[in-house]
Amino acid sequence: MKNIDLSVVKNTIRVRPNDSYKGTYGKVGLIGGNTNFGGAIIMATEAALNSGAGLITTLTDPVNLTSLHDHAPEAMFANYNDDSELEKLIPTFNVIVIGPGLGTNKNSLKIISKVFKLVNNKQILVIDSSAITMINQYDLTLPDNQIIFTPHQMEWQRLSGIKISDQNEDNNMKVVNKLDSIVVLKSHHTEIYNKEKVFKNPGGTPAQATGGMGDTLAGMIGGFVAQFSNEYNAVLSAVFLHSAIADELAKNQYVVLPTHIIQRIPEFMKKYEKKG
Ligand SMILES: NC(=O)C1=CN([C@@H]2O[C@H](COP(=O)(O)OP(=O)(O)OC[C@H]3O[C@@H](n4cnc5c(N)ncnc54)[C@H](O)[C@@H]3O)[C@@H](O)[C@H]2O)[C@@H](O)CC1
Ligand SMILES: Nc1ncnc2c1ncn2[C@@H]1O[C@H](COP(=O)(O)OP(=O)(O)O)[C@@H](O)[C@H]1O
Ligand SMILES: [Mg+2]
Repeated sequence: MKNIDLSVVKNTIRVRPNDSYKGTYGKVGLIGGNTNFGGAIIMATEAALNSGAGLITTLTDPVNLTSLHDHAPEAMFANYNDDSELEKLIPTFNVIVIGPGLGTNKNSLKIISKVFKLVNNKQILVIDSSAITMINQYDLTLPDNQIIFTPHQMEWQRLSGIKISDQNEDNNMKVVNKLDSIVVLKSHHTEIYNKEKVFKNPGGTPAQATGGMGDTLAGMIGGFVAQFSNEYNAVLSAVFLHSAIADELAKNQYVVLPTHIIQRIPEFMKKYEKKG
């Protein structure tokens, strides 16, 4: 299995055209954050914003509104329990990130089912955390979209049926082929699959083993695929940068928090934007 190479990142992050505007950089909807896990969708939102997505709407429980706007006033808000809001907004997004902090109860199921019904097949879906767990738990039918799954090993076990101890390239690839999707299998060395290939992330540190680290990555991936045309390379670049920032910070920090990484994304993207 090949390692992700910095050249992919450098060829993916383009210099912004002078005549571009917010609409050039994609409309991202992030769905999640129940009454217990508001922080998850707020971190995903901040990560997508700092990755450069043009317009962001966070669909979450209203209890999170004040905190969301305190952290990310750039993001718009909608109540994910309001069906008419979902019906109005879901068709307007280029990319939808669903799952961070969504939970797995009956209300979470109602929301994911509604979203899966409302999406159109031009939209890219990033399916993370609770949303992955619910696919197996409630036997959900996946919509006919380009899907990027971002499971950790236990979530991959639930989605694929492959036990963590049996998760290897051959076994994983068989399921990825059936899913016909991109799968970001997160661990201390994250692997990124599509039907044709798999790359391993060479970076990452135990300093980043903190709740919210994957929620942050899901937001970054949403922001990257909203802007950069080759989806697989955009995903590779987001995964690489997420841990490259952590590795850099870990030189001087015992722990690296998701919010530390989020603050450094624009600086690292500038460092690696495509020159010439
Ligand atoms: N601040 C917040 O609001 C946070 C909310 N979170 C949300 O909490 C919900 C539950 O997600 P969790 O992932 O905590 O719970 P899960 O129950 O989905 O997964 C955790 C279980 O998986 C096992 N596991 C095995 N290999 C693992 C690996 N490589 N990485 C992680 N776990 C592994 C763990 O031992 C544990 O039993 C999600 O909606 C998530 O988005 C978490 O992300 C934590 C932070
Ligand atoms: N020891 C480690 N080395 C490298 N990366 C790690 C390590 N532990 C966790 N990570 C990274 O942190 C993230 C954890 O994702 P996840 O478990 O979904 O977090 P959460 O759901 O709490 O946001 C993944 O990107 C994973 O690669
Ligand atoms: Mg997670």
